[in-house]
Amino acid sequence: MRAENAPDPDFALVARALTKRFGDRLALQGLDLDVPAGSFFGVVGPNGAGKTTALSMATGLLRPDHGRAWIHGVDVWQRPREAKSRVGVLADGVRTFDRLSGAQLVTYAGLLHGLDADVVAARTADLLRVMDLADAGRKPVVDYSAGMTKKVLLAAAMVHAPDVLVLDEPFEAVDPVSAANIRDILHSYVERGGTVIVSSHVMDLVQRMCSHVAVIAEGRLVASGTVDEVRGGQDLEERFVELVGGRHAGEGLAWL
Ligand SMILES: Nc1ncnc2c1ncn2[C@@H]1O[C@H](COP(=O)(O)OP(=O)(O)OP(=O)(O)O)[C@@H](O)[C@H]1O
Repeated sequence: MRAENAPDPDFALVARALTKRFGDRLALQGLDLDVPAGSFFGVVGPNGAGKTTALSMATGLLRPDHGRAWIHGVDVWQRPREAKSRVGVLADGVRTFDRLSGAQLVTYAGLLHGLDADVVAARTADLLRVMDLADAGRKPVVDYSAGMTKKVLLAAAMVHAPDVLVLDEPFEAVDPVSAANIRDILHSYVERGGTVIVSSHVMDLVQRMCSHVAVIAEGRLVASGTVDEVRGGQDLEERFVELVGGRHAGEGLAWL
């Protein structure tokens, strides 16, 4: 199905021909992506493959050189306010307002989305509680650990109850108990009809957690489908190495 003109709103995210160049480096080359609504969708690829670039362009954070993206049929670059009201984004490595406390940061995100102050207050308390940040919520985010920062940014991404969550490396630096709690939150969000798109390097996690997966290598989509379709009876990790190559068997560090 091509969706240049009329993307199916039943797809949580549709991207067509997304392309981005940084100087002489082509970071993304004509990426097409179809994320079904209600899926738990993993995006995987080697370092520098273009995952962050793709997700940033698909969510309105980075302007593509070429190509388009739609969130539930809403064009991200032509109707950005509407598209952004339907998506919550946890970006990788962007600066945040870290002089605010955790509670202030989540509150600020909610108010920016135009929610009533009492709704924001109730949701902020709920989110900080489920993220195990109820006490830390009073501290400035600059004093948080990397994992606590991830969790508070995830809370900020969820406060407006979006239809789609796009999370770049949400489990990086997060302790195993918090990661399990976050997975539970995301699974129940999907069960209630939400869509989660998550980039990760941990194949085992993607295989267990996701219903669908896309593999990106060198700025191109090399496989996409249900996890079972993509792994084709192998471990996702084995299949991933087969798809993207790059193993250096036999080229050891002889001097070591
Ligand atoms: N702002 C930028 N300026 C210049 N080059 C960039 C910029 N952002 C990304 N790149 C380059 O684009 C390519 C894709 O980067 P991107 O961050 O999208 O990869 P990634 O798949 O998310 O990688 P990782 O798994 O390491 O996070 C890389 O070669 C990177 O060096």
